[in-house]
Amino acid sequence: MDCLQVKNVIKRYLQLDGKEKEVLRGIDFTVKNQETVSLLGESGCGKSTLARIILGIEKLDKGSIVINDTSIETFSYNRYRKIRNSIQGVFQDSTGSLNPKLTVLKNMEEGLKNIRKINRYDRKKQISELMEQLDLPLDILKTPVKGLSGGEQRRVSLIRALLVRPDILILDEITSGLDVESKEKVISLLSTYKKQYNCAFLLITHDKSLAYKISDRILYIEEGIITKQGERKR
Ligand SMILES: Nc1ncnc2c1ncn2[C@@H]1O[C@H](COP(=O)(O)OP(=O)(O)OP(=O)(O)O)[C@@H](O)[C@H]1O
Repeated sequence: MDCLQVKNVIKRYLQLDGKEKEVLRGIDFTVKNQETVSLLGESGCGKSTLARIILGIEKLDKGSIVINDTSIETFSYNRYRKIRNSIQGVFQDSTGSLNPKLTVLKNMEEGLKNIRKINRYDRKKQISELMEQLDLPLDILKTPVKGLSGGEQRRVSLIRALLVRPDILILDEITSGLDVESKEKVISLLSTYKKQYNCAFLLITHDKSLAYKISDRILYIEEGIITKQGERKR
């Protein structure tokens, strides 16, 4: 079964010169349950716009997005509330997903409190296990997020998303700028997590080696359209 269907999505932006530019020109693909799909493309081809549309942060002009069985083309908040435990996103720049003034712990707990009802002891246990796996020291739990580096914030954002146990996780350039060791840790955590919780990933990246390493399928996007796709041979 497909956990995500992106159907003929079109998105236009108004440019400074007053003209409209079609940034996404009919994007069509699906992600099956537990599949890892990479969307690979050069800077400016529309990858992040698509990620924002799938996550309901941005409106589409035409087409639809179906998450599990729920179509969200109408972009209503209520529809999104229904599926918010099914889909989570992590971006290269975590400022949109984390509250910089709140501590690391509060940021991580927020998703858990609102979406998965689990007790305080289990919350702390799950948070500290994931932090250890990503080499984040536990003493930053009381630090406001704004006091962390960009790479640390991204890892906090990843943990926050994983704690919700989504069916599909959208990962937008999450390893860029990380050193080799941190990048390996993120990749290893994702593969462990996937085995444990049967989650699907949509990896948005321009890092070919990362895409080749972890994907079941790679979609190539050029100037707002998918130009080819390939299965990984195992
Ligand atoms: N809010 C906006 N208003 C106008 N144009 C925008 C807006 N957001 C993105 N664009 C334009 O849409 C195009 C696609 O941008 P997008 O950020 O989706 O590309 P990308 O493939 O994710 O690039 P990168 O890898 O550099 O992040 C670019 O030409 C960008 O300038």
